[in-house]
Amino acid sequence: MSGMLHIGHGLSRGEKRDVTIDCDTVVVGSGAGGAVVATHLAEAGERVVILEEGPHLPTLDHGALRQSESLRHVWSDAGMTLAWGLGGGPSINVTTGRAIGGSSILTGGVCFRIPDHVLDGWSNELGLTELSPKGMESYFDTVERDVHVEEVPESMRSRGTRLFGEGAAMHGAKLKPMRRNTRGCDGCGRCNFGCPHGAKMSVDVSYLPRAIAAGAVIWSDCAVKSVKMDGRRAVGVEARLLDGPRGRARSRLSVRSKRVVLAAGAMHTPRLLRRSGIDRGLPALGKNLTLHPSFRVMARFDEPVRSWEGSLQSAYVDHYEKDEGILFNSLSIPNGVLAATMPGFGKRYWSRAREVAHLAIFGGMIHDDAGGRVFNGPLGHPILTYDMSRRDKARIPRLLRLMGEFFFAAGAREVVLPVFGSAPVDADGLRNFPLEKVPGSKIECSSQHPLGSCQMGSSRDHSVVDQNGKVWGTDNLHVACGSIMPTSLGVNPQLAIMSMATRIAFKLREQKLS
Ligand SMILES: Cc1cc2nc3c(=O)[nH]c(=O)nc-3n(C[C@H](O)[C@H](O)[C@H](O)COP(=O)(O)OP(=O)(O)OC[C@H]3O[C@@H](n4cnc5c(N)ncnc54)[C@H](O)[C@@H]3O)c2cc1C
Repeated sequence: MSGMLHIGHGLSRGEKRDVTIDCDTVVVGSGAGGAVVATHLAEAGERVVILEEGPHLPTLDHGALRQSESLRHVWSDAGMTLAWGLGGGPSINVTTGRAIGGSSILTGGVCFRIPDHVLDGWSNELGLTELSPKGMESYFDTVERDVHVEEVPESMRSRGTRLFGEGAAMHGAKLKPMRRNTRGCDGCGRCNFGCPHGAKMSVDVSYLPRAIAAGAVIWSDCAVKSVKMDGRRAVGVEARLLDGPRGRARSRLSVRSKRVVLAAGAMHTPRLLRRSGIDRGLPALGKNLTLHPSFRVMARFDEPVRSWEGSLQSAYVDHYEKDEGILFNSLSIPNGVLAATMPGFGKRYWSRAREVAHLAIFGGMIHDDAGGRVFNGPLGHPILTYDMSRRDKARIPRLLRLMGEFFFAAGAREVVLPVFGSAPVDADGLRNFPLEKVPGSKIECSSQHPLGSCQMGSSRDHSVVDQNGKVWGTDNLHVACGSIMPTSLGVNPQLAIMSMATRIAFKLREQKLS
């Protein structure tokens, strides 16, 4: 379906010409948040322009790339962005997408509603009265319908996932079926590098064709530099078309609009606001970044467990989420990538890499406090720092021990912990491993979920946007991406972002444009 997208701009190859266009709403970023807002506004009859810094890679073309090519073409910084660990916490590898469809084209398809206890906190304690479980229900329903959320059948669980579930059950924790935005998934397990069957309903497949059918125009390879303001009013944006050699900026694009919606993701939206001089009087801008710090644990079984079989993410354990802020998600990693991450070198490395079929793998994620900040780096790149709270640091050994114990309960021989330089451990080795004393700098940690750097709240003293996504102190400048999350969620965020964006779009549809 994404082959139907007409994306690009009116300039012929190599042509250099500055362009000015007019529209009702310009949306910056075509990911989970931007695509949703743009679609609903276009379907309401507005003239919508979507500007996206990354390229357009139709889903089937993406799915045909080698994984290393996918990393180079559509992962921001080829997947190498780092949030620098402060205060003894781990540094965290943060990955996002940079393409038409944003990070949504890289997801494992996992869809969670925002848990009720999180929404209760927002509506009762943060003054976001409309964001109660009841208030959000219809938006979840709308998005789940739009992106075809379905339950992953048990038959699509890998043997490794089942074993983790058996071990969890022995600890009284239940493995539950994941819900994902797929249609016709055959469980080939390479979702993160593009779906080769067009079965993942990422926003380039589910929403953007609708936006285009309703008249929206999408410009790919178009980096927005700033929002133009006239007092409190946003009157458009200034962008550069990246159509020069090796994607360098060649021509300028000026958009004059009646409204601006920023949806550039949590790493970029705060920087865009700062570059536009909209940071004065917004002390929370770029702060409160949450990451859902994530860890993976591998386990070797005597029998082959062939973790690559079945859906990439088929099941989860949320038994510890509400009280301890720990969620376990199944995952699968392509064999080549998995083999490359085995510890050791020489003969010892080879003997482990040869046993990839015997390796089960599972992920654990922390429902974190807001320890991160986004700064504007010198070369147009974000600089991220992350000062993990004491509470979250204490959760790391707990999370890793639980995962190891589940695997050993299911019969694993040894477990590979995400501790740099550590050898695999058996059950006794895990018990004696001084995990509580391992310095943060030695722990391998990643994040696919940067959120909250333009937090939604009830006052400009501690937030950046109001309950409707409008930037405090402006009349018509809105934010509708993961950056507006008031707190971290404890679950994968794409459905939450799309639902919040739907809510913002429905509110905007009711406003008269002038
Ligand atoms: C590998 C991976 C796997 C994931 N798996 C899951 C999952 O299974 N389930 C889940 O719920 N979540 C998952 N996520 C997270 C989810 O994809 C993101 O949380 C979500 O897409 C974020 O939406 P967003 O709108 O905030 O930003 P994005 O979707 O990242 O979109 C932002 C877009 O803005 C563009 N942009 C940035 N700056 C500019 C600029 N100056 N001008 C123009 N365009 C700009 C970017 O290029 C990008 O395309 C995953 C993420 C990754 C990276």
